[in-house]
Amino acid sequence: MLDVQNLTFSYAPEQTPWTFSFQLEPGECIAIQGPSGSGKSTLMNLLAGFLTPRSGDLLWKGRSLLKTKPWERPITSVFQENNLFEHLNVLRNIGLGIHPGMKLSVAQQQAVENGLREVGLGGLGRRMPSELSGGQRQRVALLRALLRDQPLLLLDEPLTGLDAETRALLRSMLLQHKSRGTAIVLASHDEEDRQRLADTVWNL
Ligand SMILES: Nc1ncnc2c1ncn2[C@@H]1O[C@H](COP(=O)(O)OP(=O)(O)OP(=O)(O)O)[C@@H](O)[C@H]1O
Repeated sequence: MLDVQNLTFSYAPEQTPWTFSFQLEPGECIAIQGPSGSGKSTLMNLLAGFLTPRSGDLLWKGRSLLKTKPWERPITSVFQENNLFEHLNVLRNIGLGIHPGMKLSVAQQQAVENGLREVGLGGLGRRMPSELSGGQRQRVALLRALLRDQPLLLLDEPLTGLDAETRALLRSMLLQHKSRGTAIVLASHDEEDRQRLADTVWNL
């Protein structure tokens, strides 16, 4: 489904480039492991379309995604920070992720309400991101990603800073989506996240 073919990138011409190659099938999770600065976020940004590779290709179901804008790729990303629109409340942040015009069906509105309750944020829909804790913001970002229901999820340290109970809950939500066919690229320093979620661990 996702075929990363010798995707090379460097921030400056004199820098030794990274070369990334791997494949991912529906329902599969690859965990990217490596020390700080090894290039995990760089890979995520290349897949998401926020960075342009110097060479190689990125195929989705056999078609190149390189010319596809980030928001048109079949991908949802949850990065370490800056995931939410600061000027929109929680409900609008999530709604915008599901439908660009925020025109949600009754069923979708219900799914948002249920999702907020499930991640322990029931009743906080009208809060602004600045009125949430770091862990609450991360839960909103993850819930939005899951409700978007795209076939490929890019998760860069998605569960960092959450307490053990919330971590376990979100992991089980991710596993549910994975079992329904969502493919996941996960960058995590957490051994347990990698063990529970990943089918393959790749060392950078
Ligand atoms: N915009 C940039 N311009 C130049 N160099 C950059 C830029 N962004 C990142 N780098 C460098 O590229 C390298 C890889 O960074 P990256 O953020 O991908 O690492 P990482 O493995 O995700 O690290 P961490 O685990 O700390 O999040 C680092 O040496 C970093 O300093």
